[in-house]
Amino acid sequence: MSKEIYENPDLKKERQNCPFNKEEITHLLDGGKEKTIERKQLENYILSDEQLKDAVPMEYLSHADKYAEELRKACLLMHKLADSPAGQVPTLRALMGAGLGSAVLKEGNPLALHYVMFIPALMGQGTIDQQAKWLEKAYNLNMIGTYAQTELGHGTFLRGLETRATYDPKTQEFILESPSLTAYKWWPGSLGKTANYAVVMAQLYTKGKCEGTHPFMVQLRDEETHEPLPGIVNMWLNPVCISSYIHYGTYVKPTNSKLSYATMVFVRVVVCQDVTTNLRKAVTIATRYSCVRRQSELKPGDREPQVMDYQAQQNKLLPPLAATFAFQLAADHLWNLYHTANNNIEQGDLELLPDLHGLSCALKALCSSEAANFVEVCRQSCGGHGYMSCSNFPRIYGQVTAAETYEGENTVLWLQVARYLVKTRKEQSGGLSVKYLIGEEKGPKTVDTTLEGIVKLYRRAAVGLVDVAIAELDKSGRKGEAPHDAWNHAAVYLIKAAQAHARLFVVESFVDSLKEGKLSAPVRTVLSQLCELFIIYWLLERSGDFFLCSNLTKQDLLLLNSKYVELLAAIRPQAVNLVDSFDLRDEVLNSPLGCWDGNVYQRLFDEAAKSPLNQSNVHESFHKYLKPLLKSNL
Ligand SMILES: CCCCC/C=C\C/C=C\C/C=C\C/C=C\C/C=C\CC/C=C/C(=O)SCCNC(=O)CCNC(=O)[C@H](O)C(C)(C)COP(=O)(O)OP(=O)(O)OC[C@H]1O[C@@H](n2cnc3c(N)ncnc32)[C@H](O)[C@@H]1OP(=O)(O)O
Ligand SMILES: Cc1cc2nc3c(=O)[nH]c(=O)nc-3n(C[C@H](O)[C@H](O)[C@H](O)COP(=O)(O)OP(=O)(O)OC[C@H]3O[C@@H](n4cnc5c(N)ncnc54)[C@H](O)[C@@H]3O)c2cc1C
Repeated sequence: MSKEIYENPDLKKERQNCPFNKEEITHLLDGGKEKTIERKQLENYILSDEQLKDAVPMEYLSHADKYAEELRKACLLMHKLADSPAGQVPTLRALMGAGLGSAVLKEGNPLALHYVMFIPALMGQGTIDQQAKWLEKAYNLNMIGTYAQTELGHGTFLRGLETRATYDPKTQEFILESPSLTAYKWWPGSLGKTANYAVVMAQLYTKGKCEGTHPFMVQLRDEETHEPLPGIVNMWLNPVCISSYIHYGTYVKPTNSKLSYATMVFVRVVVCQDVTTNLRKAVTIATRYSCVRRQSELKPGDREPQVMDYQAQQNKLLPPLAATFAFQLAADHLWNLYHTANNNIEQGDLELLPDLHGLSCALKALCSSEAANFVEVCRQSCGGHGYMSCSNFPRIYGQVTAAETYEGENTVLWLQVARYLVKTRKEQSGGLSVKYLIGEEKGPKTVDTTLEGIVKLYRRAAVGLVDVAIAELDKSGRKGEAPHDAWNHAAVYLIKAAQAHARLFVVESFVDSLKEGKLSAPVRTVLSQLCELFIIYWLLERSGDFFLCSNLTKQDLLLLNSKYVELLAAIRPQAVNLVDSFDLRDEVLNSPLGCWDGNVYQRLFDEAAKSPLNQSNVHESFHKYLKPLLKSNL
């Protein structure tokens, strides 16, 4: 007899009479029906493999055992890659990120850097000959690489990196050395125990002159024994300069000194998608749990309500729910820009590189910081159970907050965006973003609180805050301050301008996607409600920016507040159906709070029972420590 599938009655009720086709949203997020089919096939292919399941929860293993277990599974995944139903690159993309990858490798993928940075560095910066030599070896996993740029003393300031690569024209070799403790490469993933090669960023010295940071291929470990090569600490290795700037002993300047930064742009672009996947997981867990959890008393004498029925809970969870769509659509736009710019760069056309740099910094900083804040709100919305390790919130939060630092610490990236905006605004030149800066809203600054009217407010804030920052820079300049001091003294304004520009890009992406998208009426309705909720939410959160740059009044704000709470109530009935549309399997959510069937309490209990401490009534430490204390009559 088929086993009755349990479904929490509250969740079951939430799912009744869904007014839109959930699969239509699933296909939208996957990039089409075929992509959804491919993703589900790949998930079944990977998640059905018993060898990829954890015998015990990872949190109960030692550090070394965690590493060994993750490496075992990562290597098994690579063996499965060849037979993957989705093909190599889509499978790798799925296995390297926060979705399917983290369902199997919960503590991290020891091979991630090989695919996320090492191979992209070879593809983006190696010469044809170098690619012929290294790419096949890397693709065939006959070598494991990482990307070693950050040092103990420097991560942000690349011009301050201390690792030196000195070219010896006699031997036609590069001598790599770490001249000081602070020059030690620190942080590169896989560098400690896994990688046997690395792309090492070092200051190139030739004929006594420093030519700045360049990438070098360096072998770290013996390919047979995996022992570090001799002198690995004070590297005197046989590195190869990736990219051909030394021709017959003479340094040839690259067409563009910024190309060596290209790898970082790629990762910043994919990070936007990755933090959005993590945010989708957190929102799904918190939303389902908030419809299962009943607590307190809303109406005197009534049954305890679902906590999702508190407006305060809706205010916590519906903006992040809306953000998952906003960030996904913006990340899709950025991904398309990346491909266009990259194809142009391969033809020698670098015109879009500043736009790509500006927007990738903006979106990476915005999505990672907003996702980190929203994930913490989701965690808090689940009360005590949200604090448990098994809720998966601690791991998700650790992953999204890491993204605020790696691939460019967010503040540094905001200032890069500001540098790009100030330059673009002053020169009235540049590409993509210029439409925001030049196409500024003309005419009276009266406010209308329609969707179009609100988008115009975002444009006014984006342009207006750049102008405020420029005015600050000019004021400092008139006082005789040097440009670098003026820049530092305007940092607060510059960062606000950068953030307003990033928000405008996300808002425009969301609105434009709804205009362009071929959506059914019910899906368009619910996504439009989410879009309006989100852009009003951000406006209310940043109302100072809008007061500064438009004729927004207190009356307008009160009206927008009313609209906001109306939208909370309108979207609330569809919250579970919307997160169901993400189609995140329980194994990917990896949380008893967020499981599809809502059987939360039994799953929490089962998880707690897995703890080694719960394998006996009295732990041995009682006899060693507690009992003597109890007898000691202190
Ligand atoms: C092979 C198949 C692949 C399959 C799939 C693989 C992957 C994808 C799929 C899934 C992956 C999913 C998720 C990934 C998840 C996580 C990622 C994994 C691991 C993360 C590991 C982390 C790695 C790292 O952190 S690496 C180290 C990163 N470090 C940094 O980013 C340093 C940040 N600092 C800087 O960038 C510098 O401070 C600076 C910005 C360069 C400033 O330095 P400075 O010299 O002072 O420059 P400026 O004077 O300010 O500017 C000079 C000039 O240059 C321009 N510029 C600066 N940077 C760039 C750039 N990056 N691109 C272009 N142009 C740049 C700048 O605008 C200025 O120009 P101007 O003079 O014209 O104004
Ligand atoms: C999980 C993780 C994985 C990583 N993986 C890798 C890897 O695989 N390979 C690799 O090479 N690196 C890696 N990194 C290192 C990472 O790239 C650096 O930590 C990052 O670039 C920040 O640099 P930093 O640590 O020097 O911070 P710092 O720049 O020292 O930041 C400290 C403070 O100084 C501020 N600051 C610095 N410069 C400025 C400025 N110009 N203006 C204003 N404020 C400033 C920052 O905003 C910050 O508040 C990883 C880091 C993490 C957390």
